[in-house]
Amino acid sequence: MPQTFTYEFDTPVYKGKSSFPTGLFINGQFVDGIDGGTIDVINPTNGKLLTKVSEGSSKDVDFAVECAQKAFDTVWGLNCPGSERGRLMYKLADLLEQHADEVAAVEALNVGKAFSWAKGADIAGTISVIRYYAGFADKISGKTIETSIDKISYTIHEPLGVVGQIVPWNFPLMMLSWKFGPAIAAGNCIVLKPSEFTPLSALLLAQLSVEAGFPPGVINIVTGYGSTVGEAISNHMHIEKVAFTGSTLVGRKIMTAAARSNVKDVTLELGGKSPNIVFDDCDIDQAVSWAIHGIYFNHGQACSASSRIYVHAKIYDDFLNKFTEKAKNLKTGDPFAADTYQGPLVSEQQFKASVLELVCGSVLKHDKQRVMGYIESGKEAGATVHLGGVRWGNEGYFVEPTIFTEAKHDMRIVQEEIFGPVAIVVKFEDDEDVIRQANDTVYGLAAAVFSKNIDRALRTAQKLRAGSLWINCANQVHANIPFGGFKQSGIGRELGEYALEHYTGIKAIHINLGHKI
Ligand SMILES: NC(=O)C1=CN([C@@H]2O[C@H](COP(=O)(O)OP(=O)(O)OC[C@H]3O[C@@H](n4cnc5c(N)ncnc54)[C@H](O)[C@@H]3O)[C@@H](O)[C@H]2O)C=CC1
Ligand code: BAL
Repeated sequence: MPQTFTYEFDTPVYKGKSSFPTGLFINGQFVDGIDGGTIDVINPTNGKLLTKVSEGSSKDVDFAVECAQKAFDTVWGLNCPGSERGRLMYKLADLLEQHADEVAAVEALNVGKAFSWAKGADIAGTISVIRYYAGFADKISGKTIETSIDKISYTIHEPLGVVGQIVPWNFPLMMLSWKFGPAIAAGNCIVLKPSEFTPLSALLLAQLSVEAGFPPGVINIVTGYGSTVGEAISNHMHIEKVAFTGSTLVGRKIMTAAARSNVKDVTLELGGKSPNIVFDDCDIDQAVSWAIHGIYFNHGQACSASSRIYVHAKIYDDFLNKFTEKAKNLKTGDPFAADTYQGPLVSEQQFKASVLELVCGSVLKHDKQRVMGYIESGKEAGATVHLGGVRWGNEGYFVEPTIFTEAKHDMRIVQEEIFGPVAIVVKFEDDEDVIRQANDTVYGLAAAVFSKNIDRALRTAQKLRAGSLWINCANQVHANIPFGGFKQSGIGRELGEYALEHYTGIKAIHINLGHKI
C-alpha cells in the first residue's frame, strides 16, 4: 500500500491541509511500484526531505499502458462521446478551482515558487487550459472532400490510442495540462511521467480525477526517473505518441527512441535563449517592467525566458539603471511570505556549478553547466557582474537576481540556456545587426520587441526566427495561442487548436458511388 503525504500549511498566505497518496496512479488506483523503490522529494527552500514517492520502472509503464489500452478499447476513445469527455474535464477543472489554494500550496512547496505566482499563474493557467480543451472535446471533426461525381470522400480525426507524456519540473501542473488537455479531449488515454523532482501536484490531480469520475485507465501517472520510466515510455511499442518538455539533450534521446521503437509521433518543447530587443523609441518604463518579467518570472526557470536583452545605445544607460533598480527590489525568500517574488531554484542539481551527464549509466558524456556554473563561466570569460551573481542565504537553492553586462556574443552565457535568474544586457546600435545577433543561436523559441513604431516592431518581428513573438510584452502564454519552437527549440505546437493535430490521426474514407473497373 502506498504511503500518504499529509502536510499542514500554517503560512501567512495559506492555512490548510493537503493529503494524498504517493504511489503510482494506474487504472484509477494508487499502487506501489512493482520493484518497490521510492524517490526522495526535497523541499528546495531548505534542502530537507519533504516526502518519498513510489519509484516506477519499465514494468509499471507496461502495466499502465495495458490498462490505458483497455480503457481506450472499452470506455474511452471512440467509445465515449466527446460531450462526456468534455463534461469530465470541466468537472476536473472545477475541482481544481475549488482546491486552488491547496494545489498552489503544494506546487509552491515542491517547486519553491512563490505561492502567489503558483496560484495566479500555474494553477489558474492549468484550469483555463483544461477548460479550453474541454470545449473542443465534442468539436473535433474531419471534413468532406470533393473529388468526382461518383465518389464521396471524408475524413475522420480519430484519437491515437495510448499516448506518453513526459513533464518537467519548472511548471509541473501547467506543463501537465498542456499535454493532458488536448490528449484527453481528443479521446486518448495517457501514461504520464512527472519530473522526479516535482511529482506532488500530479498526484494531487490524480486524486481529484477520481472524484471527477474519469474511468479507470484513462489517466495514468507513473512517477520515476527519466532513465527508467521516461525511456520506457519513449521506447514503448504500444505508445503511439510521446510529448516531451525538457532539455534539448533529452529531446534528442526521445526522438531516437521513438524512431528505434515503433516510429511513434513526437512533439518536443525544448530549450530557448530568447532575445528581447528594446529600441530607442519604446515606452522605456514599460519595456523595463516587461523585461523584468521576461527574465525573472519563475526565477528564470522558463524555456521562454527573455534571457538576452538587447538595448539600443541611445537609451542603454537609462534602461540599465531602471532595470537594475527593479531587479534589486525583487524580494527573494520564503515562497509563502506575502511579498516574495522569487523563491529558490528547484533543486540542488539546477543550483550547482555543474552536473556530470552520464550515458548508459557509466560513460561520462559531458560536464553540463547549471546556474551557478554559468555565472562562474560568465565571470571567467570576462563579462561584468552588474548585479547579484551569488547565492542568496545559507540554505536551500536561492540565487540572487543577476545581471551581466559587457558580454561577448560567443560567450556561453550568451549562447546557452542558463535557466536561472540571470539577465544578459547587451548594447546595440544597428537594427539589422541586432536582428542578426538575436537569430544567431541554436534556439528559436520566443522573442520580444519593444518599440512604439509599429512598422519597425513588425519588420523586426518578421525577421526574428521564433515560435512566439511578443511585441511590447514578454513571456506571455495563453491557452488559445500555440506555443513551441523553431530550430532546436522543438517540434510541434502545444496550446491552441494546433495542439489537437498532434493527438489525432486522420482517416480518409472513399465511398464509391458507381465507378466500375
Ligand atoms: N523546455 C523547458 O521548459 C525545460 C527545459 N529544461 C532545460 O533542461 C535543463 C536540464 O534540466 P533537467 O531537469 O535535467 O531536464 P531533463 O530534460 O532531464 O528533464 C525533463 C523531464 O525529462 C525526463 N527525462 C530525463 N531523461 C530522460 C530520458 N532519457 N528519457 C525520457 N525522459 C527523460 C525527466 O525525468 C523529466 O521528467 C535545464 O537547465 C533547462 O535548460 C528543463 C526543464 C524544462
Ligand atoms: N515550457 C513552457 C513554458 C516555459 O517554460 O516558458
